[in-house]
Amino acid sequence: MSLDKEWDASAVAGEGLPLRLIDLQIQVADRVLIRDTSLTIPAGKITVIVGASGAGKSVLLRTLAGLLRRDDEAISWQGSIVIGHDDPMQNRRNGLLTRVGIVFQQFALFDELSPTGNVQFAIDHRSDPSAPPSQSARDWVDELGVPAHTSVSALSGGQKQRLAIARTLAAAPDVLLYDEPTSGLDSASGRKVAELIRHTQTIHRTTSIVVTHDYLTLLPIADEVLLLDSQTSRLIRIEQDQWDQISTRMQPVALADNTSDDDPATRMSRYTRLARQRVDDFFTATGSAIWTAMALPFELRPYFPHFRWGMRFVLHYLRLVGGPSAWFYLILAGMIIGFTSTYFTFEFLPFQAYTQPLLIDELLASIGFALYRILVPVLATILIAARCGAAVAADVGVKRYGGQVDALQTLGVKPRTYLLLPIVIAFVIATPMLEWMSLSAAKLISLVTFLSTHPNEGPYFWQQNFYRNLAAIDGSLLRGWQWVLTKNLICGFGIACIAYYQGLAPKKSANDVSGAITSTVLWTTLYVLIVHFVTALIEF
Ligand SMILES: Nc1ncnc2c1ncn2[C@@H]1O[C@H](COP(=O)(O)OP(=O)(O)OP(=O)(O)O)[C@@H](O)[C@H]1O
Repeated sequence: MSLDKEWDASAVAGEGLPLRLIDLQIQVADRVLIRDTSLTIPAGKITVIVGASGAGKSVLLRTLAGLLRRDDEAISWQGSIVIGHDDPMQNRRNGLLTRVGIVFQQFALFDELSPTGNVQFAIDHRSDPSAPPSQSARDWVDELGVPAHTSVSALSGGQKQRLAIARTLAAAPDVLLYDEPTSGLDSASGRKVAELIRHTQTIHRTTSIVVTHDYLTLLPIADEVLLLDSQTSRLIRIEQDQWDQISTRMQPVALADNTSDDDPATRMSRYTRLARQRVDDFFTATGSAIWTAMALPFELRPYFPHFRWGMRFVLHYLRLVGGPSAWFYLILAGMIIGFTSTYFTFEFLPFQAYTQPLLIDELLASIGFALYRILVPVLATILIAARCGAAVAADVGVKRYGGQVDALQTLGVKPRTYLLLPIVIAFVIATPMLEWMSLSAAKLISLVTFLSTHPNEGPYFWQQNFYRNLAAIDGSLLRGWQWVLTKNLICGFGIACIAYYQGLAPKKSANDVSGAITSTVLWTTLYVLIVHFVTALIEF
């Protein structure tokens, strides 16, 4: 059947939207996974795409879901993917705001939200916000049989999968993709999942594409079958009378010819290439983080698609960055620096008996100045960089690795609106607050130390001299507060950006998450030191 005829047949069906591939080609590095493929996936039906392990089914699905850029270094694609009409203007005129939803193999649920919260998030970000939602979040979880009051992490694998389907459907996608929905399930559970897919498709009539190598479980619910042929790298439609030949036509993917490790020269060149790749990756991730951080003020608008969800993310990151465990660190650091600066200044004064009476007020004034303008700001921001930067990089890194960032994107949400903006807001609020706590602790311990080492002097003496170099002329804020606040905010903003971009960089394994945390600690502390060094040159 010609493409146009297929298209007409789909349009006549009038249910869901067809998806059309035109000259689609996908390659991973030098290997072509899909070559010049043009076909139409019919509207309102279940199309099962089968293929051997490693043939490229998941990469195809991610391409269809709009999760892969055309010119990505690792995976690139050419051609067009059209949902509904060819002409996007025509789509818009017909009120079509196309959306592809995906039920991820690892579910990619938002762990910090309840099951109903996950679905409500999808409803609030549905493809057409002007149309009323088809049903409430509670109705969705009830329909799919998910316990509403159990936390997401405590749900069983099957319940998580049903919740993932409910969340995806609640966003009213035009095309619904399932990535290996039966992987890791026994045959009875696999059959149940297949029935669930058929059941939801019968009720909601969404165009559904199921990608699997478990064709035996999923063929019974298929309306159409496409084979991703690893020999020819083409998607081939298999007519129903040939479905029994699938097992013979599904050829295993030919493994790349690995050159023997025995040759030391080859081994060496591979190690060199790997090492160079690692160094490249490191500087690319860091360089792009710095570059994007510089461009950020121009891109970042204080805009949340939904204020309520935006505030929820802000509170989440405020707890992470400025919560009680951070208070403990910063207060302890303030106490240590307040004690050491006061105690050792007087303890190691040469010719104490003579010099101390002459210098005591000057020394106290210097301690006050140094603590307020330099020591506490440097120490506090380094600790914030290491502790809070690492916490945020871990949070975003896990969201990236666990697929939640992809889930946000398929729900039409740019990660920077619900992740980056809240992270920046959290750091801009929490960094001055934490530094103030650290300074308060330093001052208190300095006073206590001074009183215990100089019992003849009272707190009034300490106070008068400690603030002598800092007293503002009009008696309001301490002198130089603008510098302290400026350094503090520049540090907070930069730490937020570095942690976010390190966390957001692609993650193939848990190792990559820990790599992002380490890089964040390294780069944020270096960044903070540079900020203090540069501002000190200007400030003093
Ligand atoms: N991000 C990536 N970077 C580099 N190569 C990748 C990436 N993702 C996938 N690949 C490669 O693309 C090929 C196809 O992978 P894909 O995961 O799509 O296979 P699949 O058909 O889904 O296999 P399975 O059924 O085992 O999940 C594999 O060789 C894989 O190593």
